[in-house]
Formats: sequence, C-alpha cells, structure tokens
Amino acid sequence: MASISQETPGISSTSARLKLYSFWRSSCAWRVRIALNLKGLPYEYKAVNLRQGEQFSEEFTKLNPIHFVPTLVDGDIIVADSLAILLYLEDKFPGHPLLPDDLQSKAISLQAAVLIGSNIQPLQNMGVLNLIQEKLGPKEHQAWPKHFIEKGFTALEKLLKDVAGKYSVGDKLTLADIFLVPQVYNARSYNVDMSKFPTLNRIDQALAELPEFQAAVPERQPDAKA
Ligand SMILES: N[C@@H](CCC(=O)N[C@@H](CS)C(=O)NCC(=O)O)C(=O)O
Repeated sequence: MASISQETPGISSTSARLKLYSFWRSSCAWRVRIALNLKGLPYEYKAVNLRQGEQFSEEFTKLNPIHFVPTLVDGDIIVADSLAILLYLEDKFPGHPLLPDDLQSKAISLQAAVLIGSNIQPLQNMGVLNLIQEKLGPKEHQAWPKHFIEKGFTALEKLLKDVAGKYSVGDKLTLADIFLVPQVYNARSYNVDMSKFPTLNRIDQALAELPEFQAAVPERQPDAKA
C-alpha cells in the first residue's frame, strides 16, 4: 500500500494526522475525499489497489475486516465505512457542517445519502459485479448496475426535485451532494441517460464547479490508473 500526502489548498499536510485508505476509482472513498476537502483537513493518502487485491492484505484486514475502502485512521481511532467516517468527521470537526440544522432538511439529506449508499452502490460494488460476471456473463455485468442506478435515481429525483436549491437540499452543501457526485460519475460509466434525471444532473453540474469537489475526482488522485 502506497502512502502519499494530500494537500488541501492553504493547509500544509506535512503534519497530517488523518490517514485515508482510498482507491482512486472508489466512489465510497471519493465521498470522504470531498468531505475532507470541504472541511479543509489535510490527510495522508494511503492507496489500496483494489484491482490488485490489496484490500485482502494482512495490514488492511486489521483495519477493516470486510476488506472495503474507505477507512480513516485518526491516531488510535479507526473508522471504516464512508457514512460512519463522515459522521465522525462531522462530530470532531464541526466547522463547514455537512448536515443542516433544520430537522427536515437534515432528514432529507441523510435519506438521499443512504439511498445511494445502501440502495444503489452496494449493488454495483466490484466484488458483486465480479461474481455476476462469473455466474451470469459480461452482458449482465453491465445491465445489472444500470438497472439499479436507474431505479435508485428515479426515487432520488422525486425526493430532491422540490427541495433542491443550488444544491441537493437548498443552497447549502450537505451529505446528499457528497454522495451524489461519485454516483453520477458511475452512472455515466454505465451509460445511464442523465437527461432522465434533470434535477440530479443540474446539481451534479453545479457541484463540478467547486474546487473541493474538483480536487476529489478519481483522475486527480495520486494512485490514478495505477
Ligand atoms: N458501505 C461501505 C461500502 C464500501 C465499499 O463498497 N467499498 C468498495 C469501493 S467503493 C470496495 O472497497 N470494494 C472492494 C471489493 O468489492 O472487493 C462504505 O460506504 O464505505
């Protein structure tokens, strides 16, 4: 596993205490990269090459026995799972909040994040798709994720269309935005027609303008195309 310091604009990362175990192409790790950038937290980037099976190494298994990235290490504290990490960061570093105070907006932000994190992404995870390819063939390997992304996005579009402002829930950034961007990227890679989801498409385009989101994209990570 390779280790690289990640600069946040304006903050020196030489003394970064946070370590993020990530893979450039992982949508779940991407969520955490966005949050760290938004909160202005420097971190050490620990690359785990999922395509070479580094998630099964002894070193990584000690950190996360289910063999998934992301995993965050903050001194003696190890947090695995993107939502758990984001809520941990929110508690420990409340500046630049990722959840609104208003209870209804907060509930919708969490609902949107969980819709993606529980009802879309797990059905198109690498291990799942490898198994589908093995059992059902390469055609299903493409059709399966597309089906579940479209089903999830249909619900998400309905959830957000009347509450979206500049971003997913009003005009402030929330967890919903952090989960949305990597999932739209994956949707495009499975040829999902995003014009069927105009609210999601518009928000994704607005978020693409923000430097904290730009710095988190897969292609800009130290292990990109490793
Ligand atoms: N619920 C977990 C899911 C983590 C997850 O599925 N990670 C993927 C990358 S996005 C992974 O590590 N896959 C490796 C594998 O399938 O072997 C989270 O949100 O962090």
